[in-house]
Amino acid sequence: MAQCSAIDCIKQGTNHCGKCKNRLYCSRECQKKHWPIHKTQCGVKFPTIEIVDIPGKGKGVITKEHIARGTLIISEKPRIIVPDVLSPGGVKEALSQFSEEDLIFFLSFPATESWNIMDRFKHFTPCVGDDKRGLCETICRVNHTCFSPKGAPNASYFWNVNSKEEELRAIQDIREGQEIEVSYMSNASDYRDPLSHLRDNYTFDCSCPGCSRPASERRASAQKMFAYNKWVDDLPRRFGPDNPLSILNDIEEHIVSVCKEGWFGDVGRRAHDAFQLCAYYGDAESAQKWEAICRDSHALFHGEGSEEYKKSAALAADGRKFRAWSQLGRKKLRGPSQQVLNCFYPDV
Ligand SMILES: C[S@@+](CC[C@H](N)C(=O)[O-])C[C@H]1O[C@@H](n2cnc3c(N)ncnc32)[C@H](O)[C@@H]1O
Repeated sequence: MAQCSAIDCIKQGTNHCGKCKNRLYCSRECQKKHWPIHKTQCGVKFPTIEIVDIPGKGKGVITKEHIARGTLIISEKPRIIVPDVLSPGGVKEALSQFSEEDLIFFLSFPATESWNIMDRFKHFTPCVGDDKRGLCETICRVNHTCFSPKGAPNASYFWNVNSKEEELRAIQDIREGQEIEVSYMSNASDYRDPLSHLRDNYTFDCSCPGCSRPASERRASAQKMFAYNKWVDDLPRRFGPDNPLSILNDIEEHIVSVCKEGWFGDVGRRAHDAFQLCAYYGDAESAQKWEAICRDSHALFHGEGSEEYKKSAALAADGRKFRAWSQLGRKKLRGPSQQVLNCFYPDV
């Protein structure tokens, strides 16, 4: 998490959770200077959200109050859990264990006539841990919007292996009354043409701002994303043979361009690549600056209780813990430019 260096600001302006004493948010200076992370833990109540009818989408979820980026919106135990892979016999068995209310709940999700029960399981029950799928009362009512140059989802979900709950986190500020939306295609590395992917797998025609662009613009975005993913795949092979400073320039350029395409969730991953490069060359200062972005990205998408966050926080605190520290020698590289920081930390 970005820390405010103004001690007074931290002391006076920080709200703490009464139980765990964790920083909730700084309401003063550093809110302007740094990205504040809002936590909703230890009995602090979740923001008020509501399931409502959304024209053209069936049900959806809106917020009744402003939600700040980084807030844990809700953490939910799935109401129904089924095995990930179901044989026809397995489906019958799973269904036989549903109460009547659960069955009505399960059937209340929109499906086309051609879908059988197995299709319904596959579409509406996200993976919840090893070999299982779960259907949550509220989180599974959240609709989709695409990452695109015209906008991005304002929330993201994550399975918390410790609490065994699905979490919904605000990855952007969400205005009172606004719909909460996630992307059903959450990884830039799994990029596929959104319109046909959503039509084939979820049977709806996405009309988000990105999909409403002219076909030529959507094609251009797709080409950029395919080229980006190819570049990501090739990146590790360049560590060692190529000039590290030119690789860093390249990483920065790609961070900026993937953000222009709306995929700011990838900034943390690329920052971790840059961290590794700096760590291979034993540049502790630069490594730390890069990994701080990765750590903050995990805080945003997965929360500070997650293993992902903890591993990254440990590396950000001491890059020498990297398995191949200084393996390529010693070289002073550099930390992220302001342009890269602007991609991840809004209003800084
Ligand atoms: C996980 S459910 C979301 C909740 C659902 N809207 C409901 O009524 O229960 C996924 C389904 O919601 C609908 N949906 C989600 N996002 C949509 C969007 N952007 N436009 C239209 N329909 C959408 C599609 O029917 C999709 O298969």
